[in-house]
Amino acid sequence: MRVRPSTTPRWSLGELAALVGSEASDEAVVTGIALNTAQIVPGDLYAALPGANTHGATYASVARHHGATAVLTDAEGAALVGDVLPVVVVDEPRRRLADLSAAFYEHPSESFTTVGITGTQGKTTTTYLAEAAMGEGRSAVVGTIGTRINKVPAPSALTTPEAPQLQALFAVMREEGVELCAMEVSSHSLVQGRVDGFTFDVAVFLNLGRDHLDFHRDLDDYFLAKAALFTPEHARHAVINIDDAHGRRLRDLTPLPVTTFSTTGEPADWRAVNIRPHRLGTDLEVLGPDDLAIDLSVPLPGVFNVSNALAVMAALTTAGRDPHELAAGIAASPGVPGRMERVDVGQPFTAIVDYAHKPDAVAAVLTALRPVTAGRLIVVIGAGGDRDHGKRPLMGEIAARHADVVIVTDDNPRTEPPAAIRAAVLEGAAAGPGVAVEVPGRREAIAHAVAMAHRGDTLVVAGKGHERGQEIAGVVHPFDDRDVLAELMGALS
Ligand SMILES: CC(=O)N[C@H]1[C@@H](OP(=O)(O)OP(=O)(O)OC[C@H]2O[C@@H](n3ccc(=O)[nH]c3=O)[C@H](O)[C@@H]2O)O[C@H](CO)[C@@H](O)[C@@H]1O[C@H](C)C(=O)N[C@@H](C)C(=O)N[C@H](CCC(=O)O)C(=O)O
Ligand SMILES: Nc1ncnc2c1ncn2[C@@H]1O[C@H](COP(=O)(O)OP(=O)(O)OP(=O)(O)O)[C@@H](O)[C@H]1O
Ligand SMILES: N[C@H](CCC[C@H](N)C(=O)O)C(=O)O
Repeated sequence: MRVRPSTTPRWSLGELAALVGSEASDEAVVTGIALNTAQIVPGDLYAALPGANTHGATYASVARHHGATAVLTDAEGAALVGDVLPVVVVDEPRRRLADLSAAFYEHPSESFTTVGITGTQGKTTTTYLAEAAMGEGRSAVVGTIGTRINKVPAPSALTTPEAPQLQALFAVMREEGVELCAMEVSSHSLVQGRVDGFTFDVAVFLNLGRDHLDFHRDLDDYFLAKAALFTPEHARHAVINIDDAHGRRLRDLTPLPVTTFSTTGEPADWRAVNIRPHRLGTDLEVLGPDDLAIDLSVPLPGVFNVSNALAVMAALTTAGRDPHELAAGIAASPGVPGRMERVDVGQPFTAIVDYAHKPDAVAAVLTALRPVTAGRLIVVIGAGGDRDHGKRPLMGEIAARHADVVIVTDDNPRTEPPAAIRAAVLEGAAAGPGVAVEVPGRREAIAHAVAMAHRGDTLVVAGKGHERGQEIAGVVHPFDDRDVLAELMGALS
């Protein structure tokens, strides 16, 4: 699927400058916007932003080489650009970029319903369940796995794309007749203004746990970043999980109209009752506003996925969809890539690939699988390099608390020594009662787990989910947990 609309907008640089309250040094024609030189197509305005690593204006010559016709930047950037390209100068260009991009494509998101989903865990799963809930309806998903428009992938790298890319994708969705777009909203994107410039019809809060403490000062700072989504600048209606303590805090804080949901018996607008977990998922009854009662079957294991499904029921009903149709769509979900994804080649035990790479997610997954595991729960786990160090022992500790066997191995070491990351995870795992073993090399670790698994056991390979590569010392090697697991289990027979 294309990532820019097929009808190309055409603006003069002067018109664009006027939109941001500035003036242009030239009457260049602009047919697109990019803030990364790697994404420039000829005719683009290059937004050269000051960043944590460098000033984008340093790359003005590269931008011109790729066909950019002008640059939007600040005073410092203008000095760096010199006379390489015509310039529009504004204070804080990042803050102006979202409004500018939305105006450039003539506010495409106003043509469909937008649902923004935030939370430490469950964003990707919830967007995919929203897509499933829409059934044959025309829908789009934006998030960590990329963008899908009417179920066709359109590549996007960040969980929440930068505004120029996002607004271009919205313009494609408008062309494709999309009725509803469910997108993940990361805390980074809120801090950086990637989702400024338009208003979500519904904003959903799932939960808050430890994450991204390499970016946010502390948990409170992280919460407040997410809470910004639940203000009139960003959304019209809030849908909040009040099983979560931060959800209850948000309910009391947000000025938006609120719809609540709960799977634990809290007095919420939407409730899950009569919850019956089984090996492949969960059956339950949903109680909603106006005495609504609907049987729901969630085809993904774990009560946390009941919560994700309830979020979809509440949010999409709030957005005007029929809850009975939504329930039928969720029941027919084909699953979510790398989230509680079963790998089955006829082996005598259950094998699951999951994206749990944070303490709360590890706890949620193992807790969900324990009651449906007759034998031992075996987990292969590591932690990513160049990310929050504090979560490593916590992940190890939680794994050993909930699993019988913890095989500690490498995730994406990135630029860090793998042994040091494993040592930090092992330090937490030593608390037991599960038995921890260290196996360097992810393939070797999965092989070790496969060799020890018996009938009735559940083997979970955690942390990398849908990822297709493993980054070691700056090089991404092809690696897919699902393929490796299938290959090694296939060799058993
Ligand atoms: C912390 C963070 O989010 N940083 C993002 C931010 O970087 P920055 O402002 O510091 O930029 P910089 O690296 O100093 O570069 C300055 C400018 O020069 C430009 N540049 C730089 C070099 C070049 O060759 N060409 C070029 O155009 C850059 O695009 C940028 O505009 O703007 C850049 C341009 O879009 C992003 O690439 C970069 O994301 C980094 C790579 C990243 O990994 N972000 C992650 C942490 C992130 O955003 N994650 C969240 C979700 C996480 C989750 O929930 O799991 C997400 O929404 O994806
Ligand atoms: N509601 C939830 N509560 C707790 N854990 C969850 C929940 N939903 C999913 N998980 C766990 O978290 C992992 C990541 O889920 P998912 O990708 O849906 O979340 P995410 O918020 O998009 O995460 P990320 O930002 O890391 O992409 C899942 O693989 C599962 O282990
Ligand atoms: N968006 C997350 C993904 C982490 C995935 C995990 N496999 C790891 O490498 O830590 C991050 O970049 O922190």
